[in-house]
Amino acid sequence: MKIAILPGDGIGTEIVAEAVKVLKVLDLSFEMEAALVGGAAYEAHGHPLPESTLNLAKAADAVLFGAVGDWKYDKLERALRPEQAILGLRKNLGLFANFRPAICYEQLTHASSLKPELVAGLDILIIRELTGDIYFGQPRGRRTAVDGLFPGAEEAFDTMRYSRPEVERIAHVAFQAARRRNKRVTSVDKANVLETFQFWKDIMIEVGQQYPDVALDHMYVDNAAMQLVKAPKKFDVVVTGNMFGDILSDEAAMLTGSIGMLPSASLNDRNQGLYEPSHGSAPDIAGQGVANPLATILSAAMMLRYSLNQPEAADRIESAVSAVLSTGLRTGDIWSEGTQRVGTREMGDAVVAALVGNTSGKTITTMTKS
Ligand SMILES: NC(=O)c1ccc[n+]([C@@H]2O[C@H](COP(=O)([O-])OP(=O)(O)OC[C@H]3O[C@@H](n4cnc5c(N)ncnc54)[C@H](O)[C@@H]3O)[C@@H](O)[C@H]2O)c1
Ligand SMILES: CC(C)[C@H](C(=O)O)[C@@H](O)C(=O)O
Ligand SMILES: [Mg+2]
Repeated sequence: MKIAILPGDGIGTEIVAEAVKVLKVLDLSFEMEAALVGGAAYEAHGHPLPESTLNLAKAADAVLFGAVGDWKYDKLERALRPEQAILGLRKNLGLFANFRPAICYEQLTHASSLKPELVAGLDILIIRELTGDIYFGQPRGRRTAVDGLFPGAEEAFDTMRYSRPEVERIAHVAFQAARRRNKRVTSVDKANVLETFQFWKDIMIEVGQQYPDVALDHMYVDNAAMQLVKAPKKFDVVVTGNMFGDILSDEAAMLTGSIGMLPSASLNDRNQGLYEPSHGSAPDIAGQGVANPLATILSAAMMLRYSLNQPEAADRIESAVSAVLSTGLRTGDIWSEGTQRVGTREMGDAVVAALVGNTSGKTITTMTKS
């Protein structure tokens, strides 16, 4: 089995190093090969997703990805911007099903910006369609308007579109996931305004008829954004399109305490997967050694479970993360009064220590919010 390791830019390199350390200590027999991606690849090879990196990812059983991007590339032509690397990997590998589980560890109930009782015990799953929607729809571009409010003016346009098979396959993924959980699917759309999402909703209802044991309901995306912070525990599985899923998953991340806690798995129909934290390259804290590596470490656990057939190793990582949180260690993003602030590397070391059964850290039980 082979894992392609693509750290990328900014905190990507820092957090992936910790996840690799965790994978190595498990001593499982898989090969890891690293390659440049994003801005780092652009600097070295003139392209954010060089052929060699894409081929490595295609040939691997799984990809462990950090993050790409930096403000300094914002003026580059779009095709050369770092973000095109992750979009290109998703498209080329056919990774249409993105799982973003928002789980609030009981130790982090006080780290969320929401009231503890709203997030305590939270365990919801956002399933985001990842290879369609306005992200990839054609045509797109800039032109001179021939009609509309300002004919003759410069304008820009993108195309929101979904085909029936694209919606059907993500619907099946959502219903099947719900069967393994609390048997509820909320399909999030904007059917009141957008034809694409009336079509989406109609197909969700049709596919839902094949899963009579799963309750399906529908919510407009604006209401869903509100309900997620009002009563997040009412959700079980949320299924939605690429753009709404992007936005709602960042929102859901804060329910877990921090975006640094939200892992993700992006799968194709062969269970080949790309695993990455839901956050980005965080240029504002890059190079400082303070980023939270846990979303990446938890993504590595998802990789072991979904693509590498090592569910026990995945369980071990998740238990180690929980054990470390119980000792009171926190990176800055999840710190609260009474806990001990540590950096990226110390957090990774603590997970490794918990895995090898050497938890020397003092248990801190007082976790009061300032
Ligand atoms: N999949 C990806 O590679 C990916 C995802 C999102 C954004 N990006 C890119 O990342 C760059 C920065 O984007 P952004 O600032 O909007 O989003 P971001 O997720 O990088 O950062 C948002 C905020 O969250 C904080 N943060 C993120 N991850 C953290 C972690 N592990 N620990 C502690 N704090 C963390 C950051 O410091 C920042 O304040 C952009 O170039 C964007 O396109 C890439
Ligand atoms: C960097 C960007 C292309 C990406 C997205 O929008 O999908 C990111 O925000 C994410 O959530 O993975
Ligand atoms: Mg995003």
